[in-house]
Amino acid sequence: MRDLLRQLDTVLEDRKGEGDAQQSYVASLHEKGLNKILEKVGEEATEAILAAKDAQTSGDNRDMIAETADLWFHSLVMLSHLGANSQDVLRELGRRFGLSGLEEKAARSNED
Ligand SMILES: N=c1c2ncn([C@@H]3O[C@H](COP(=O)(O)OP(=O)(O)OP(=O)(O)O)[C@@H](O)[C@H]3O)c2ncn1[C@@H]1O[C@H](COP(=O)(O)O)[C@@H](O)[C@H]1O
Repeated sequence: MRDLLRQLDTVLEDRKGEGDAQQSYVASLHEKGLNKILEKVGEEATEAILAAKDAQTSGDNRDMIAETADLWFHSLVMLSHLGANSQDVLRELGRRFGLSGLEEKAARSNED
C-alpha cells in the first residue's frame, strides 16, 4: 500500500507539471489553485464526517470508506500543490509511532 501512495505521488506530480486540465481532474485542480483545492479538502472532510455518523447508525461502513478515500486523495493533491507528498506525512507518522499522544501533549505543554 505504501507503493500505491508512492505511485499516486508520482501521478499527482506529473499532473502538476504538464497535465491537461481538459483531460485530467488533478490538473484542473492545480490550475484552479490552492483555494479550490482547500475547498475540496473541507468538503470531503464534511462528507466523511456525515458518512461516519450514518455508518454508526446503519452498521454499513462502505460510504465512510469511500468518503475517506476522497478526503485522503484531495489531501494528497493539497500536499503536492505545495511541494510535499505522502512520504513526508508517513515519515511524520513514523516519527510519532509508539509515542503516546498524551505524553506528546504533556511534553508540548511543558515547553510553553
Ligand atoms: N484517486 C483519485 C480520485 N478520487 C476521487 N477523485 C475525483 O474527485 C472528484 C471529486 O468528487 P466530487 O463528487 O466532489 O466531484 P465534483 O462534484 O465533480 O467536483 P467539483 O465540481 O466540486 O470540483 C471526482 O471527480 C472524482 O472522480 C479522483 N480523481 C483522481 N484520482 C487519482 O488520480 C489519478 C489522476 O487523475 P486525473 O488527473 O483525473 O487523470 C487517477 O488515476 C486516480 O489514481
